[in-house]
Amino acid sequence: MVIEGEVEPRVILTAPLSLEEESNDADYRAPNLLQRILSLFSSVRPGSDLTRIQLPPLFNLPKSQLQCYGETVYCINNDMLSKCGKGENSLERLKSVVGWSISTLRPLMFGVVPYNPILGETHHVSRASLNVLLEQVSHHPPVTALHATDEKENIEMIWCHNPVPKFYGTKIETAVHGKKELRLLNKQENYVMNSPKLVIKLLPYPGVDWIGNVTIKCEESDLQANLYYQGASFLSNKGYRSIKGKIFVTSTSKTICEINGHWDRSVTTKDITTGKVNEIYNAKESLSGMKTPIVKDPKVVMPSESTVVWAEVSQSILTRNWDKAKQSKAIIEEKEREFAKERKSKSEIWIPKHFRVSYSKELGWESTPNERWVPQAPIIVPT
Ligand SMILES: CC(C)CCC[C@@H](C)[C@H]1CC[C@H]2[C@@H]3CC=C4C[C@@H](O)CC[C@]4(C)[C@H]3CC[C@]12C
Repeated sequence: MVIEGEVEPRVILTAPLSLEEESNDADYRAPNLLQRILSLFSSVRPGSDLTRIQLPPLFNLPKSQLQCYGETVYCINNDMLSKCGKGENSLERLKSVVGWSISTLRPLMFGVVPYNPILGETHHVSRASLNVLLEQVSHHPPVTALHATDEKENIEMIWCHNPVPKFYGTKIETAVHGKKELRLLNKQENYVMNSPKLVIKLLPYPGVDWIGNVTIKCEESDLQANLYYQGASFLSNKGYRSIKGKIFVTSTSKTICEINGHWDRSVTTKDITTGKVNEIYNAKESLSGMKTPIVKDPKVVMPSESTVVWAEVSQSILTRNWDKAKQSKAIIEEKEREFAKERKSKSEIWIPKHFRVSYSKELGWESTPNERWVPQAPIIVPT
């Protein structure tokens, strides 16, 4: 793992989740990790919700969930996002959007997960003309909102994520509820998509996988993509990390292309009529050589910024000072509980700073940004 930080633990930034990191993580964690994980869940009944579990920092990556989500937008080696808006017709654009959506699924290392963000925590990073802002808009249940805008490329993104992790004995399965929207403003197209499930397998072989159905729908063009992410089967590795799917006309169900490949390797489309094959995603090209963000303007970094809130815990994890990491994490969690208690006693409702948030049984959690454009951030990805 490439580590970059500052001497004084004010802002701690670490390399983004990438393919490379996953392949050389073998000696990153202590041995008997699996036993430790199993003992962690020994008192948890299968089927239970894990959102309230308090993890020791030994099981944490030195970054917050907000950072992990954000990285999938601002850390990428080739610019798949602006390609989406440049496609000649709706079909070309949908193909690029499918490729881009796959790039937002990153391999998570087995045995370590990001911090559960505190309420009101924010993460604000820019990459060239793309500005990204995330906020933890609810703590119980955990809900994360994201708004990203690129005025130059005419792109806007609005995401709302409500992960529900559950324990099933041999695995931890997280359904990531909520939708992601990608708007190509100059084409007046809005692509709406969901996420597959994140599955952390403990037995028989430890591993992390994306599994399930994803639909990417554009109402304006009447086109839709359906994807199926397949996990490793119980006995063999056949089909491991594979994606299958199709692009079709929503109103007539007429299939236009087939989609095939692996989300950690390459994904192609095949035109039904012409048989022409196109690569729409190459994991190596997109997810290697990614740069770690840097602080450009330390004076205007917000106190609610993830990399500030968790700086001490991250610093201690990076230096393997587990006692200190535990202490610093306990302080944050204790404060969080006190705030929650105080709000409850005053019957106060938390109002997010950057989003309006709603919940309904049919639609789940939804967030609408307060601002038209996300401003330039003090933390940037070098280009
Ligand atoms: C209590 C423990 C064991 C279970 C907690 C589950 C946590 C770790 C899960 C729930 C939802 C998950 C996130 C879902 C989606 C993404 C986008 C992906 O591109 C990077 C990882 C990231 C950001 C995941 C990180 C891990 C995550 C936050």
